Amino acid sequence: MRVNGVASAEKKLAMSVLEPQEVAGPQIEIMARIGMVNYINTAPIYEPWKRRGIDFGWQVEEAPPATLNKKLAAGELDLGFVSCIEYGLHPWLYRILPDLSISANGPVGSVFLFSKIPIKELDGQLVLLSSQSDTSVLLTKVVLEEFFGVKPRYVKGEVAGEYRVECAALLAIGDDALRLVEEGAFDYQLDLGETWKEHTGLPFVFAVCAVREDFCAAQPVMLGSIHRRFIECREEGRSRLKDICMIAAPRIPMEVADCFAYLKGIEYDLADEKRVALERFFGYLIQRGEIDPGALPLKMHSFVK
Ligand SMILES: C=C(O[C@@H]1C=C(C(=O)O)C=C[C@H]1O)C(=O)O
Repeated sequence: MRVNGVASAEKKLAMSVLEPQEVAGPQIEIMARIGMVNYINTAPIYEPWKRRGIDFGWQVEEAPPATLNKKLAAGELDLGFVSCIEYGLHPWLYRILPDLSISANGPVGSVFLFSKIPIKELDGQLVLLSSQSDTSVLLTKVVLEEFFGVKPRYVKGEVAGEYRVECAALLAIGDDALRLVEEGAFDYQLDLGETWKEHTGLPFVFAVCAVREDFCAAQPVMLGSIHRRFIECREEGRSRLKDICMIAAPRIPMEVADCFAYLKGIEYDLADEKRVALERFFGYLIQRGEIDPGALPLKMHSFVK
């Protein structure tokens, strides 16, 4: 018994050394590092993609937009959905992939300036800007200063953090904003997609799918496959939106019907009018000295047929 025991213990030891190599098989080489915004607004693309299975060699990183922006700029990601302003700030680093965005043509439902006082009275008051956002932070400044003519003081931070009590208003985006709408804790709320539309007559593009120039050069064929996958998944997501809302709604949590109404309003294309809208937004930012005039014209990637 004892001998057998030792023998089987030895066998186990030998197996435990061998097993990981035997089961791991060949190492998967990561060939594309892709960023996805970790809000439910990407579910209509991301859920169909996960259901099909993420393709071998593609690694997806989920994070809030501001984190993805930094990683893409640092070369820790190759491409992904990032704040459109990330492109505007470093246009020499990227190209924009055609026909993809996260945008809204009117109310967006998840980018709000929540306020304790009327928006027109925010002059000189403290406004907390979500540290998860880069685009909507600048959109807030355009809306307040250019459209409403008020100049508050700004502070960046987490919307649930220390400034929440002190500030007169706060900008929240994505899932945080959806939760604050559910809470109904503020007397005033300004939907920034809606306000932009009222003042410009245009949709607003919150995020683009930006790809690093070095990746475009190194992996043109794979880039084509990734782009096709995004478009296929978006089409599937559109046709299965109700199912997707059943998965996405509990993450807030919100009613499935409200989730459906919300996600129906989010658009994922980059049609001509949206490119015009991006140019208009960047135009405001160039005028304000927030970005360099080199951000225009937009550098779109074109796939060779
Ligand atoms: C519509 C939204 O757009 C988001 C807003 C972003 C920003 O402000 O930088 C970036 C990515 C988008 O996912 C949202 O999150 O609600």
